[in-house]
Amino acid sequence: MSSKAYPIAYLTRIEKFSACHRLHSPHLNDAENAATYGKCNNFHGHGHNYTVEVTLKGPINPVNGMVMNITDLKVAINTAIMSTMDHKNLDKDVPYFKDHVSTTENVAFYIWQNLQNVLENPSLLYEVKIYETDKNVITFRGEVTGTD
Ligand SMILES: Nc1nc2c(c(=O)[nH]1)N=C([C@H](O)[C@H](O)COP(=O)(O)OP(=O)(O)OP(=O)(O)O)CN2
Ligand SMILES: [Zn+2]
Repeated sequence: MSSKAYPIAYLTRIEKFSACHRLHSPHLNDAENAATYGKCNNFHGHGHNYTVEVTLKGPINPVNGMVMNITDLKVAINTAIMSTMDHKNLDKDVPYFKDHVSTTENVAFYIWQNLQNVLENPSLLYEVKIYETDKNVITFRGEVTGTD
């Protein structure tokens, strides 16, 4: 019996979207929210130009030479990210953020879940990285800890 080794590659697609939000937790009272989130708890909210990097990891298909066709990845990203979040108020327009604080950590996790739902082969998804600003960067790789 012979086994074949397929080279593994990482494929990254980068998109940008703009959205506004306010950091406010339903689990905290007004004073606790103000103390926790400071200016980001301002009632009127604020906006970001987010940059998101979606990375797939997988074998290079020996027939078509691809981990995944970027044309299809574009469609998945458009469905999972752009159509739901670009030029939106995250807290008001995206149902997930009605009961999850719209921190960039939660945005990364939300994007991960959305991509898993739309990718034909979700096991290829390796990393979601979001630049909320030039200085603030969140990475999620599907890792979880604990049971509760
Ligand atoms: N762990 C997290 N902390 C904070 C988040 C977050 O998503 N996760 N978000 C915010 C605010 O919403 C806001 O995005 C931070 O803005 P700001 O402090 O203005 O951004 P910079 O760090 O780039 O600005 P500087 O003024 O240059 O420090 C807060 N915390
Ligand atoms: Zn913010």
